[in-house]
Amino acid sequence: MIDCLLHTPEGVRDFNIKETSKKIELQNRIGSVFHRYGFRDIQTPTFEYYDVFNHERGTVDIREMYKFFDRDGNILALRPDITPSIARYVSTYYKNEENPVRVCYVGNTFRNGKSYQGKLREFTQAGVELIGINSEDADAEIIALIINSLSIAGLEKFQIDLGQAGFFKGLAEEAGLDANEEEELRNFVDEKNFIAVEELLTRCNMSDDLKQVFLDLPKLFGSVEVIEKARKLTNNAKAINSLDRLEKVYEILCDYGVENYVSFDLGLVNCLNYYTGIIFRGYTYGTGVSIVDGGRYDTLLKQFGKDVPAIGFAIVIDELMLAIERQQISLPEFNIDTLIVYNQQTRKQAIIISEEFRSKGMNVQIGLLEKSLEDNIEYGKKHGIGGIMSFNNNEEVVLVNLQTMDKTVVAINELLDRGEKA
Ligand SMILES: N[C@@H](Cc1c[nH]c[nH+]1)C(=O)O
Repeated sequence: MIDCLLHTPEGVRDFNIKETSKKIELQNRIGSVFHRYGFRDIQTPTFEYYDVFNHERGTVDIREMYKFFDRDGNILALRPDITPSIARYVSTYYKNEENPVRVCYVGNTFRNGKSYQGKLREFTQAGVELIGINSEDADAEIIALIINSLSIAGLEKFQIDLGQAGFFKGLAEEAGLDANEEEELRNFVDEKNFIAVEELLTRCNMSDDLKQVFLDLPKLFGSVEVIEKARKLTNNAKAINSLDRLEKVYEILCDYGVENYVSFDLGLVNCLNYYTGIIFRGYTYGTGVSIVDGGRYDTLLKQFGKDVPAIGFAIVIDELMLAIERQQISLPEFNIDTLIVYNQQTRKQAIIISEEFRSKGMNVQIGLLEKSLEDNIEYGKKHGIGGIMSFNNNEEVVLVNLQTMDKTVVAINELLDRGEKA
């Protein structure tokens, strides 16, 4: 039997000191790029009224949400993604704002997925939302921001697939699919389950040509030429407009000089149903699932009372970390610079020195000298500490540099003068 006291439930995990330090480093780096593009941080609650995320909003399937009640019987949900919360926030606090709103965030999200072999059910997203503009320039800005964010994280090889929710929606409308059929089809296409797609299409009454376009969706991926290929398959106005838009966005991405990271996939759909225009998904080596998801959602905010277009994305930090580790990309870790040990007689000097070092920005651990110097060296090495300062008596300090293993003895007065690092 699983010992519930010592284990975490399936789908959630602890992050040890090393991992947490890397995770924070990644979040900070990515956050700094968000800031450089003019986005500002906000925080929304981890759980909200279930209505914020319910099916009408177009978020995940109800069964994937963790739901519970408050003491008044209201249904609450742990956020499965942060975009609806931002839509609620901006619609409330920027109701009459006419200028675009640029916000960014880092937070944990929760999805109770069905077959999540090894996939986390609590995962951290770092994302941005650009609210109030519907233009190809805004689309390209967001994609360029994704590429710069992944680059600053240390990734060199990654790819952003671009698709168009409008392309699929145009075809689905032409086929006369009702909302349920459209959703079913979108989920099958998303899962790349083309046997199920074929089976569903034979049930629906549509022209063979149109059926063929749906069946061809998985082949419509690759470089920019795919857009031309897709154009030849349909004359549906919505689908054609979507392709025109993709082409224009691509031109702007060339101005940013990031086109090499981009490819096209018209079979790209998303389990989230709020997307209305361009959608994107980022991949890299070392993880089978996407590290970035996002797209344009021009009708979501209207549901919260502010009828404005929007676009955004979220990087899944946990998947990015996995990829970075598997690609052996190094990230600096947070480390303790010095361990200061003292005895009853030398306590005061040791405290003065440690406070002085801390005021200079150094990370200092302090403790009573209870073990031998050798034991402290072993402890320091094990925990990546830079050096040891051992206050054995009132006159002298033993300094050990744990990188070089140089050992020196320095007079306390001299040390106070130098304020030096061990
Ligand atoms: N919230 C989306 C990503 C996104 C942010 N903005 C638009 N889309 C997700 O969880 O996949």
